[in-house]
Amino acid sequence: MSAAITYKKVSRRYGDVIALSETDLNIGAGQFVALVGPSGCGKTTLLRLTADLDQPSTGQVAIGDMPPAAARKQRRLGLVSQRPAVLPWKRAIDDIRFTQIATQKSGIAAEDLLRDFGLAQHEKKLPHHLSGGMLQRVNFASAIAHDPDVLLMDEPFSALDEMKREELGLWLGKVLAERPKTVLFVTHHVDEAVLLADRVLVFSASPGRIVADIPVTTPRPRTAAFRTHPEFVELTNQVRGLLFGKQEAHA
Ligand SMILES: Nc1ncnc2c1ncn2[C@@H]1O[C@H](COP(=O)(O)OP(=O)(O)OP(=O)(O)O)[C@@H](O)[C@H]1O
Repeated sequence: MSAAITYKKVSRRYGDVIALSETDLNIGAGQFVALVGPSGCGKTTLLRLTADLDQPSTGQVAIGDMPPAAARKQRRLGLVSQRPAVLPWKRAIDDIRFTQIATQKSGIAAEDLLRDFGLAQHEKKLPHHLSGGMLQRVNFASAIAHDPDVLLMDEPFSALDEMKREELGLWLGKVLAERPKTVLFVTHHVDEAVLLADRVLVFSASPGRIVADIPVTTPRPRTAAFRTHPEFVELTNQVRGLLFGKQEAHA
């Protein structure tokens, strides 16, 4: 399942800081939207407002036809952060079961998730016996164990090295093709954003705002070969141009 997200005149101020200027935005059900921009431009703020972890200074956010608080209460949201939120004393399978129990929604069988996520041989392992990539897979499996409509991901691969990051990104694309969700994905990596998303929102800081909304039309899920596709080359240059200026974009 997936749900549309709408933002109507949404803004967030902290004292004198405009973390997010007035924003109108519609995200279609099942869309994968990447959020890129310099530090402090409001990406996490937008995620937090969507997750009901913060309230807008003006305007309204809606997940489908309900406000974020109701969507959160009904367990329609899944959150994935930078650092795996796994519990150190729990085996991988317990962590996913725990999430299902905690959310009181059986969703998908833990064993099926572990199998689909390539974790079947590791289900008895404790977190300190799993690699960073494996941990992030458990983290992700836990986030979707209750079958949410919306996945909010804040730099989920930032703790991983370049190779693992790409491998996990492509894997995420495949998983989402089988279990469609509406995704907001914050990243500092331009390549990752274009590789994974249907749409890249480019932010600018002081005040935080969206300066470009760039569609990526090649169908998902994509493979590593997409990196040599003219659309990938053109869009990564376009996003880099917006973020860093034209010179660096072609460096
Ligand atoms: N709770 C808060 N109190 C005061 N200022 C805040 C708070 N949360 C965010 N800000 C400010 O709002 C602005 C936007 O922050 P936000 O975390 O959304 O940026 P970001 O784009 O996610 O940055 P990064 O890429 O570094 O994570 C920043 O100037 C930040 O300092």
